[in-house]
Amino acid sequence: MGGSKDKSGGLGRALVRKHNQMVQQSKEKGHALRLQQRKFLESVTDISDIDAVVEQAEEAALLYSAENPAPTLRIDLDGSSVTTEETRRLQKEEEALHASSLRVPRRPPWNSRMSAEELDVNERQAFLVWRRSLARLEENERLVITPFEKNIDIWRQLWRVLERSDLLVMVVDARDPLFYRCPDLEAYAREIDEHKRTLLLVNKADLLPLAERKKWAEYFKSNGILFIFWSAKSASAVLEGKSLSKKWEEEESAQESIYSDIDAKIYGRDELLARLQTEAKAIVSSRKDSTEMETPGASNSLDSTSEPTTSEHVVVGFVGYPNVGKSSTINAVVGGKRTGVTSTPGKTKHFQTLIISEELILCDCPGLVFPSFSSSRYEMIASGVLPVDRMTEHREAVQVVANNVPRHLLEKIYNIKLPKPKPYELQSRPPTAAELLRAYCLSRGHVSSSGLPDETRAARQILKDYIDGKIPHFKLPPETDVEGDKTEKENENARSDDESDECESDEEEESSLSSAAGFSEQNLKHVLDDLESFELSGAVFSNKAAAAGRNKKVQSSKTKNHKKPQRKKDRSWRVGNDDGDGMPIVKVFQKPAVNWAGIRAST
Ligand SMILES: Nc1nc2c(ncn2[C@@H]2O[C@H](COP(=O)(O)OP(=O)(O)OP(=O)(O)O)[C@@H](O)[C@H]2O)c(=O)[nH]1
Repeated sequence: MGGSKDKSGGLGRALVRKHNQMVQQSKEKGHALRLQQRKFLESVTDISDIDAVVEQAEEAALLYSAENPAPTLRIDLDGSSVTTEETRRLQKEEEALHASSLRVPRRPPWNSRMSAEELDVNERQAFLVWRRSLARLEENERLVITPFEKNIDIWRQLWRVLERSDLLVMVVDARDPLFYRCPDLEAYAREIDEHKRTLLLVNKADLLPLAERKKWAEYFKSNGILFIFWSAKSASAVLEGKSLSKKWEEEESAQESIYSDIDAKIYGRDELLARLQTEAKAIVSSRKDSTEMETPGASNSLDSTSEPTTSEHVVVGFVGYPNVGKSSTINAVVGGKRTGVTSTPGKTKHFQTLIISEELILCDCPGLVFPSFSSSRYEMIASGVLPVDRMTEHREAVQVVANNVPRHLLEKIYNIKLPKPKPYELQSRPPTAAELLRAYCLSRGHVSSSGLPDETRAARQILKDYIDGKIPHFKLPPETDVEGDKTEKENENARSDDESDECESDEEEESSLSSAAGFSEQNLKHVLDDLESFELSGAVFSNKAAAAGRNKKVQSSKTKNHKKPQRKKDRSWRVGNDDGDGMPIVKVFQKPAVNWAGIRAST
């Protein structure tokens, strides 16, 4: 008995040991997986740290070989003096010539019988070919490709969203919609399935005055672009029952009466949902019709990569550059906080599937920086696409702000005095970044430890204000001439009718919501509040001021380290495996937040 007890005890212990071992192993596995996932979902647009340098070097070894040598750096030693305009003209010509080569990477054909490894190898191979083609383009000395997403796993997220979606919603920033539009992505969606369509969701429309929305609406219509003006910010405010500024409400009602029949109006949440559903349904039914007409097996050649919807629901995928407001839009549409929103680009890492109703599913894709010729790295920082906090060339990025915003407006917003151009300079020239940064530091007493103006701190704040809309700016459609003049004129107009705004909601909400007419009192309020905390505003920069600035810095350093608490993401997700294609997906189930009967009745 005793022996058997010993034996069973031994067995029991062995079982417990085995169990513990398994637990430990699965913990390690899970940890490794988490590490792996964390690693591959980091957006890579630049080489900013040592790990990335090593990784890039490993990748470069794959990218370049004897057959595909690395581009050589060419130095112009003959001293030929080509003017800047001439260089720019030649560059533009070259860009137009190679525009079709600047493509979004395509997912190689696949089917459900392929193993995860096979799929992985194929995708990596195709991605490498794509990277090589872009590297070859960069050999052309007249072409500059701005930073773009180089992490295959982020592109994989996009591929899956594209395949799943019936309707693709490309979210763009209303202040410069074409900067954020990627026509090749629209073409790719049609390659996957000719019935897929793309809708341009022109978000942050609260930052674009009504008259400009009208111009853009005409441009989109004349170019056959499906679009909607939208403001995730104002939609969420309405949802939360927050009072908007008087000005915003007046603007809205003016819009209702003047533009009720045209497309310049900003959609409400229910209208947006209804429109998305209608568009997606039209796609599904046209696909159904054509499938019925086609003989089996005669469908398009890329069927292996496509998963058209066969069930009752339609899928709408949200794609776009980082920071354009995809997550804010989803949150506003779903009616609650489902995805994290910050002003730092690249927050969304995994695509998320949100079941809105039995009929409508939304997919939120991580933001992607598409390859482009047209913009500089600095424009990308100023557009919020590349993170401000990682920027090193702050003067170049601030120059974008100085070039796009009228001098007097900058002076008014920040209550600063910018130095006038010298008599021998063009009087209409914009302020230089150095002038703007120094004037800003001077007014606020921002001094670095070396005793010089703290330009980095000033640059970060100015760029954040520019991205958040506190410094008004916007582009007009290409056909509209004298862009700068118009912007200035509009800002001028906006200023003149900028009357006392009454805001009942909290301060932070106010400042961004009430900027519907380009530049508003709220923009000024933010800056004035900021100014109030500095006794030095407008003072002549002196050692005293610098010392005062330093003291302030010391005094405020305690409170400065207090980070604004980050809102927690909703974690009611269900994580599972994708349909055998090796990718984890996150699903969020959400009770319908809208009165569907009401929507159906109104459509
Ligand atoms: N004024 C204004 N700001 C907005 C609007 N929508 C979003 N924003 C702001 O834009 C910033 C980025 O919003 P997100 O929703 O995180 O953008 P995203 O496209 O999901 O960003 P990624 O996660 O990087 O892909 C946040 O600071 C938002 O508050 C809008 O309609 N109007």
